[in-house]
Formats: sequence, structure tokens, C-alpha cells
Amino acid sequence: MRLLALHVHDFRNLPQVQLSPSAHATIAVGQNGQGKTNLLEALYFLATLKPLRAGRLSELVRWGSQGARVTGRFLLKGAEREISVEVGGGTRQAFVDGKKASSLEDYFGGVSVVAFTPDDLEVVKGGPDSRRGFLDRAVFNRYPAFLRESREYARALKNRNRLLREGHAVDAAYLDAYDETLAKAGARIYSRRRSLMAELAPRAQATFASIGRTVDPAVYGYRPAHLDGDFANADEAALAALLRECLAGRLRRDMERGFTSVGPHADDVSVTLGGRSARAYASQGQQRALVLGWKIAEIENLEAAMGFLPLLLLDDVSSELDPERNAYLMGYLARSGAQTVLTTTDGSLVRGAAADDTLWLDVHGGQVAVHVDDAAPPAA
Ligand SMILES: Nc1ncnc2c1ncn2[C@@H]1O[C@H](COP(=O)(O)OP(=O)(O)OP(=O)(O)O)[C@@H](O)[C@H]1O
Repeated sequence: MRLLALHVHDFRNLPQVQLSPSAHATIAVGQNGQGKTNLLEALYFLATLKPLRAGRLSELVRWGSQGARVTGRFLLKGAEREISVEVGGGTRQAFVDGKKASSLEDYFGGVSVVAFTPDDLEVVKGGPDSRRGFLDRAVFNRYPAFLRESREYARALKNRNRLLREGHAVDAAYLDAYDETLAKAGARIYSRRRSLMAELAPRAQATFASIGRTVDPAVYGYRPAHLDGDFANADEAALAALLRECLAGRLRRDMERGFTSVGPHADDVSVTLGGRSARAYASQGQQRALVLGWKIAEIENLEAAMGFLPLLLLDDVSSELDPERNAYLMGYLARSGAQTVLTTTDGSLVRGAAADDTLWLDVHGGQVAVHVDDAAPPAA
């Protein structure tokens, strides 16, 4: 997969960007607040239909404009394909080759992207929701249908919570039907996350072993909270049965509180170092190495699964890593041959990922321009 051309229109502070990225590294350099992350966010949104950091879609539209549009032309398995997303009035509309996309699967059609941001580096010490989000982004990359499936689950959960809040008025047969739907949708999420972890955890553990500067082994694990039974070996029907049982067992408590306390929305990813919680005991550098190990594993895993590398988006990650781990990451990017878009305030930090064909960009006040003097990385 390769991104051949990108066109951004009225996305955040970017009025108009048109560029043909390098087949390898494209490096956007600029001072703080100029629009580097916005450029990356436009690409991420194009490739996932999910905002990288915005809470609301309307935040993506340039102030004073009616709508934003991002278009990308990709080379996928030898054929060119243009996808486009428009945002306006709080909704988004996806297009494939100029026509409305018939489904999400049709839209994505093999486009795959992995983003790595400073927020990711904080994920180990953050709360379960950030780790869950981190896991789910990897699951979605691996299984694009997961976007639809997780929405189905969220809808079922919302309906059940509404019913629980109605308290005494809950009709048992009615609730039973809701539980059935929720358990089925939940079992799919469990199963997707479990499959992804089975592929990814051993790779992440191996990468960490080479960058962690410790003999303590890292272990990344996922096991649903509150669910009793043989999670590792249960098929999807058995997972749904386990979840239903658990929902029934916690019904009284859930009715008192007015929300569902068990299910994929309440899970966490455990990360341990030498058998101890990494959140509680690992140093900041080790926590970051654990995240770096995971990200590199995610990229390798996608390559193994799809037969090609995803597009990599790195937002000012180098300034957050120590020099040795930054050099490891830059060396990995250069060796992998992946198409990468990096942002930085200091071009020298990402020099290790650059080659003769690197496209250097200057970002200033929402304007993105190709840097002409290629003798040295542009200084911010
Ligand atoms: N919807 C919007 N419309 C117009 N401008 C916006 C919008 N959303 C954010 N901005 C502006 O975009 C700028 C931030 O851009 P961005 O986050 O890309 O910065 P950056 O170059 O990555 O900086 P840093 O190095 O600090 O991360 C801010 O000046 C902000 O006010």
C-alpha cells in the first residue's frame, strides 16, 4: 500500500494542502502550534474515519468554514484508488473514487495506518480506558470490521443502560432480549481482542527484550474483568454465554447503579515487567519502551497479516524518547522501508529515518510547503 497523493481542504488550521508524499519518509518540520499534528490528523482521519484526538467531528472543520475534506489517492495491490471524507454539520460522509462509499469495508478496502503519538507513550501509566482505546486501535487496524462491531456493541450497551436507569419499570423479558444482543456483540469484541493479543503480545515482548535495558521480561495480557470460565479456549458462542451469565449475576447491582458493570467496555490490558505491574513499578523510560515495543509489534504484525506495511504516522515522538530508543526507532523505520509521515520541531531528531528520497516539509501558520534546500534538515 502506498499513499500517492494527499489533498486537505479546510481541515483544522489547514486551508489547503496538496502533496505527493515520499514512498518512504515525509518529514513535516515546524514550530509549535503551526499545523503539523493537524496534517497528521487529516491523514489519520482519512484512513480510519476516526479523529486522532478530537472529541467532536465539528472540531475538525476550520473555523469559519462550512466543512472539511480530505482526499487520498492510494496504490493498493497494483491498482489506484481514491478515498475521500467530508465533515460538515457534525457528520461525515465517505467516498470511494468519487462515489458515496457503500459500506465501511468498501471504504477502507485495505488502507491501513498506524499512528504513534506522545499520548501513546503515556498509555501504560494512564487509566484502563486509555489502554483499552490503545488496544482497540490495534484491533481495528487488524480487523476493519471492528469499527462496525464496536459501534453495535456501544449501541446495545447504551440501550441496556437506559433500561437499567428506568429501574422498577424494567420488564424481565425485555431486559432478557437486551442482554442477548449485548452478549452477542460483546462476545465478538472479546474474540477480536483476544485474537489480536495472541498475535501481537509475543512480538511486543520480543521487541521489548531488545530495547528495555532490563533482564525482566515484559508480558502484555488481556483478560476480561469479572468473567468466570475458560476465556482462553471459549468460542464466540461460549463467550456470549459467559457474558450473559455475568450480566445476570450482576443485575441487581447494575440496576442500583444504573449502568452495566461488566463487558468489553470495562476491560483493561495488563502490562507487567518481571511479573509486577508496569504502571505501578516500571520507570518512565521502561514504560515508554513497553509502548514502543507494542507499536513496532503492531506494524510487524500487520505486515505479516496483510502482506504489506501500513502507512506510519509519527507525531513528534522523537522528542519524547531518550536518544538510544529514538535511534532504535529511526533505524527501524529506515530498515522497514515503510511509508512514513513524521512531524517534528527539530529535523535533526528524525535524521535517522531520512534518506535521499525523503520529502521535507515546512509547516508554518497552516501552510505546508516543500522544503527546497535538501542539504540539511530544516530547522524550526
Ligand atoms: N478547527 C480549527 N480551525 C482552525 N484552527 C484550528 C482548529 N483546530 C485547531 N486549530 C489551530 O491549530 C493549531 C495547532 O496545530 P497543531 O496541533 O497541528 O500544532 P503542531 O504544529 O503540531 O504543534 P506542536 O508542535 O505544539 O504539537 C493551533 O494554533 C490551533 O489553534
